[in-house]
Parts: sequence; structure tokens; C-alpha cells
Amino acid sequence: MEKHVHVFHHPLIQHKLGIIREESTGPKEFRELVNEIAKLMAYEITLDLPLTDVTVQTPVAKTTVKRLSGKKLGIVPIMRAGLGMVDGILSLIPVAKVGHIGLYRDPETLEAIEYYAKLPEDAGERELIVVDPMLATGGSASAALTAIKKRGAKNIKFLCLISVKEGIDRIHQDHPDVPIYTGAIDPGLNEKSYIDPGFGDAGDRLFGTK
Ligand SMILES: O=P(O)(O)OC[C@H]1O[C@H](OP(=O)(O)OP(=O)(O)O)[C@H](O)[C@@H]1O
Ligand SMILES: O=c1cc[nH]c(=O)[nH]1
Ligand SMILES: [Mg+2]
Repeated sequence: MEKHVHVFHHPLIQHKLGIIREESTGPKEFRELVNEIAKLMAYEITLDLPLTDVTVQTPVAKTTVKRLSGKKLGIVPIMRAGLGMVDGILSLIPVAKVGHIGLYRDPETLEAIEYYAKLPEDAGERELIVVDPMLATGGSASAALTAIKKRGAKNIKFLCLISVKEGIDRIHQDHPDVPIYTGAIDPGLNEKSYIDPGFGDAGDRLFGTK
């Protein structure tokens, strides 16, 4: 299967990513920008949504217009940090259902520990957009995708703000069917497996807790 990584080059996405990278950007602005970036990314990845023709009556005449043909969508944030992207996407796609996968990366072993999972009952019939600001070693995203597939999901996209090659390779290896959409591919990981330069701990910066 062809490996799929899409980097968003849209100037608004790149500009906003630059602001959230700055250490001096506080939680309020960080949260707002993460949602705005997620919304812009959702706009781009929904370019291929199917449309159907319907007839409507304008005040002047009958005409044929386009309507979304009702493809079922879902958003699945990887908690905590993925929660920061949900409202932005929902503002464009309000009918999407929202599932949740709770995972944290053990700071010593870097292993992804699952603590929560709830998906739409018809997950297998939906296109699911799994969201997390960071794709670092890829352990969390890989575990989340496994957990989601175990519950029936078949059609999945992974959407993140920044990534590194290591995490992308891990997803390609473990989940070659899942295309990756990212705002940037950073040079690498530091000694604590944080993305370098990245923007630090996304969950901590969104919610102000450690
Ligand atoms: O690719 P990985 O090496 O697995 O790292 C990425 C994960 O780390 C962060 O979550 P974290 O473990 O900090 O949990 P949190 O969202 O609760 O802060 C981030 O939001 C990803 O889920
Ligand atoms: O850089 C990183 C790596 C993992 N998790 C984060 O929140 N940031
Ligand atoms: Mg965190």
C-alpha cells in the first residue's frame, strides 16, 4: 500500500503553528490557536466529501444544488491533548460523532497506557478522524489506532499538528492503511523523546496542568 503523509502548507496553518511554538504563548491563546488550526486542517481533509444533487426552489425559480450526501463521520481525540482539536473540527462538521480514547505516555518507558475508550456504536460505518497534536515516537497513536480498530473501525485518517519521521514510520509499519495529515515534520526527538523543536507538552500547555 502506498505510504500517505500529507503536510499542510496553507499559510494560515503555518503562521498559527509558528505562534503556538513560542514558549511565551499562554494557555488561552494556545487553546484558541490549536482549535483554529484543527478547523483549517479539517477544511482541507474534507475536500473529497461526496456531494449529491437536490432540487430546491429559490425565490425566483427551481434549481439544482449540491448537498453533502450524508457520509458518516467521526472525530476521535486521543486524550488529553487531542481534546484541544475537537471543537474546531466540530464547528465545520457539527454532525460528526465524537469518540474518545484515553492514553498517556509513561514518561519512563514511553509505553502508551490506555485508560478510557468510547466510540460510536457504528464506528465501522464511519470515516474516523483520529486527532492528537503530537506524533512523537508514535507509540500513543499506534496504540490508539489498534484500540479503535478492535472496536470495528475500518476507515481512519490520523490528523496531528506536528510529527517526526520516527512516529510516521511507526504508523506506516503498524497501520499502513491509515493516512497521516500533519502541519509539520520536525527534525527529531530530544533525549526525553519530546519533539525538537516542537512545542513542548501539548496537554500541559492546553490545560495548564502537568
Ligand atoms: O508519539 P508518542 O511518543 O506516544 O507521544 C505523543 C503523545 O504524547 C502526548 O500525550 P501525553 O502522554 O503527554 O498525554 P496527555 O495528552 O494526557 O498530556 C501527545 O498528546 C501524544 O498523545
Ligand atoms: O513533544 C512532545 C512529545 C510527546 N508529547 C507531547 O506533548 N509533546
Ligand atoms: Mg502530555
